[in-house]
Amino acid sequence: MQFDSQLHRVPVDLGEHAYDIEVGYGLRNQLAEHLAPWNKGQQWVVLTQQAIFDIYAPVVDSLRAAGFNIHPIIVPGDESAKNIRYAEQVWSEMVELGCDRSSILLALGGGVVGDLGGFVAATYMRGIPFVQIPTTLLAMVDSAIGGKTAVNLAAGKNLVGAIYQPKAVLIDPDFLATLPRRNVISSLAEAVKYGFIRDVSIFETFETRFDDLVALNDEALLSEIIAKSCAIKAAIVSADQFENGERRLLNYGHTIGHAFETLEAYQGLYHGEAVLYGMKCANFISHHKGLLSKADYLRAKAVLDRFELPPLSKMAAEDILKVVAHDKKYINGKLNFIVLDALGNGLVSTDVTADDITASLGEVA
Ligand SMILES: NC(=O)c1ccc[n+]([C@@H]2O[C@H](COP(=O)([O-])OP(=O)(O)OC[C@H]3O[C@@H](n4cnc5c(N)ncnc54)[C@H](O)[C@@H]3O)[C@@H](O)[C@H]2O)c1
Ligand SMILES: O=C(O)C(=O)C[C@@H](O)[C@H](O)[C@H](O)COP(=O)(O)O
Ligand SMILES: [Zn+2]
Repeated sequence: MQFDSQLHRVPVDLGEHAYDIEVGYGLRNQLAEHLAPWNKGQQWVVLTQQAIFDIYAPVVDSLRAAGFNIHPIIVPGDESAKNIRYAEQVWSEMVELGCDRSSILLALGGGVVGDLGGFVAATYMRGIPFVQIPTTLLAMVDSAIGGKTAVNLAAGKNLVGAIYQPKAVLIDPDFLATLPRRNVISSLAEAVKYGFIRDVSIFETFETRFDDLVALNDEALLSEIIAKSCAIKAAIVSADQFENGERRLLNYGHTIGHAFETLEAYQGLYHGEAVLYGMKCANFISHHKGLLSKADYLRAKAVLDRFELPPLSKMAAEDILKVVAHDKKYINGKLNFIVLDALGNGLVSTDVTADDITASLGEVA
């Protein structure tokens, strides 16, 4: 599946909050056309980071030239931006710019900009429209879709936020040409996740084409991975927007992965890297509890071991368990933990114990 100049459209079917994910190479050069129906002369804000703006300022200039009243707002280039302090800073800058309830926020960046931007949009004057324009592969396959918006607390990831859907997700894979390799690897974590929990063909692609995926040098392969990922995320979110059931599967690898990120004060591992470590633990637990066969566990391990990961800091099991206890999937005293019973099939278990988690840490020591 290749997009070429053709636009590929994936609907996210959410009734009055429905929107489309549009994917097309070069789409960033046609933003004015895509956004024109919403342009009524109001103030627009582009939330982004300096490293992105340094390269892609012409995208904003082209919107200005097309008659958009548009203002960039820059936040820090790392996870520290997902903090209520920066939300407040952005709200205040928007007031100064004269943004009102008709203003529209464009989140131009990766998951950090998208999560913070969505949260600001959800809350500014009780909610203004926003559009996701993802520039990392992680954001294209996962974070830009589905409306999870959030900031972090010292006690845990994404503990404050809202489910607030964008008006559109506009994906231009050409943005990936400037993405640093470490972020490509981290991003692929969320794509291989779909292979583990839902579609074994994605897992098999990682088995056979790992180096090409990391190199991003095969347009057809990249198009296929983006299209399949968007379709899975759109289907899961459409069926369970508020995460009462199958959306929990998207948290595979996250329960322990988020604890690693938190204990590194969001300054060590990238999100995808932490999730990759978390997947290793989740697969150990799946096998240890008799759900995942030895053969599947070993196939999974072979793929996960190919990802280059920075070393994990030494962390005490009891500290990890304390962070896990604040996880949003800890409901009514029960942890909803995502396990696998086969490659391509995730399920929610409420039987995973503190001892299971502690035992799994041997996998990543
Ligand atoms: N809302 C969700 O459903 C969801 C899903 C997955 C992850 N997330 C969140 O996403 C965040 C991680 O996002 P990420 O991996 O996209 O990282 P990121 O947003 O931190 O971006 C990575 C770095 O790359 C830079 N960058 C982005 N695009 C670039 C480009 N095209 N060229 C050059 N540099 C570029 C950014 O400025 C940043 O420094 C985490 O906070 C995670 O919790 C949210
Ligand atoms: O969209 C979802 O649902 C996900 O869980 C996607 C995850 O990749 C993402 O990291 C999400 O932010 C984690 O959700 P949380 O509810 O555990 O904060
Ligand atoms: Zn994630």
